[in-house]
Amino acid sequence: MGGYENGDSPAAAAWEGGVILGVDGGTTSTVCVCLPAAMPPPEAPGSVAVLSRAIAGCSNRNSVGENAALETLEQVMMQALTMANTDRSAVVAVCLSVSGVNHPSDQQRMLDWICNLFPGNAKFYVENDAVAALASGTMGKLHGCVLIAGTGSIAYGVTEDGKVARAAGAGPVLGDWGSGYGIAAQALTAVIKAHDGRGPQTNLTRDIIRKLEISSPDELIGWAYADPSWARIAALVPVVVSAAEDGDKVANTILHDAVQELAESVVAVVRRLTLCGEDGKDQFPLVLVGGVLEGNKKWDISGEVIKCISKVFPGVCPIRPEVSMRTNIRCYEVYLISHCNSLEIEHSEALDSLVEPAIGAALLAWSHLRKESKLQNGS
Ligand SMILES: Nc1ncnc2c1ncn2[C@@H]1O[C@H](COP(=O)(O)OP(=O)(O)OP(=O)(O)O)[C@@H](O)[C@H]1O
Repeated sequence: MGGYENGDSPAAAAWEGGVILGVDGGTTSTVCVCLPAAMPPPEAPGSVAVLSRAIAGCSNRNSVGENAALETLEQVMMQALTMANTDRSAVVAVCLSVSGVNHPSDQQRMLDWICNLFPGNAKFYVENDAVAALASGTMGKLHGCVLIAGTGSIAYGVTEDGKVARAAGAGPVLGDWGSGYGIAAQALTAVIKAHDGRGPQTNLTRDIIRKLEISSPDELIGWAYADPSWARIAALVPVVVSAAEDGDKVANTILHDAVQELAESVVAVVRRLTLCGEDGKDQFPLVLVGGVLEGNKKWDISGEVIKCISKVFPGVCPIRPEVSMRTNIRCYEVYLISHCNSLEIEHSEALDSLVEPAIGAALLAWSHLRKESKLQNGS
């Protein structure tokens, strides 16, 4: 993220006191971070000052409808501004990075909406959540591939010269079987099949019944019909992981299949963009984000995905941004030190580490602003 010419740019002075909002909107939760617009040059590679971080519920329009999604987005942005002791008049730029925004018409509607929320000359950017997730792992540089596995899943890649490709991310009906929803739906299906005598017995039956506080698999039908929202189903993934960790074969097979699906999405994107070079051996960053990929010690889904991908592309350099949830601290710093060879992430123990898609979104807004101001100044 180096190269910020604080003081060189007339815009830097204009942004003094201004803030940037980065929003990561997901199906389970929505996170908004507030960063100072006139950021000083980082003291260490990849350090970013974060003024506040607010969390709200679902903002995926495909899950809760457009009005509810926009209400959540407004609420989380206003909360982040209040927590940073500022208000909407200080906003210089906003980047909304929201799952479920796929088509240019979705983007345009969001842009029209957000323009009315903030007075003055603030700049607005709307991206699919994969773009900011990639930026969060590469400190704002859009190059490489990102794999998101939360409620949904998507693999998205960008080349140095700006070509993009994606795989999956089309929703559970269209085959996102490596997603949280996909894993949980397979587990529920396995329980019903075992109950019917159409499939092998599995401890998932006992574990899911206990988790949902119902008394028999028959009640699953009513439970599923009562509210089939993707996030509610997807919330069962930890049950599947712990059944697999305890040696349940059915749960293990479900997770292995999901790993395969996720790895195949990445391989497809990397191949289409030749991110691994002509001989398939070049290094490329792969950012892994989302609840499903956040480390379980025994059954490490992201570790297994990386193993599968590295069999095809040995040059894959995995980046797993780490998130600290200490939201009560008003001003803290983020340190990410990427070593180019291993692209291993380290963080100082003295500091909170918080590198996540919402920060990626804010960094995108920040770098768009910087570019636009350079263009205006003819530099
Ligand atoms: N320890 C865990 N191991 C595996 N999966 C987990 C774990 N904890 C939570 N999950 C799963 O992570 C998913 C939620 O992740 P996340 O919050 O990243 O998604 P989201 O923002 O709702 O999704 P999307 O990005 O698709 O909108 C759920 O499916 C949840 O069950």
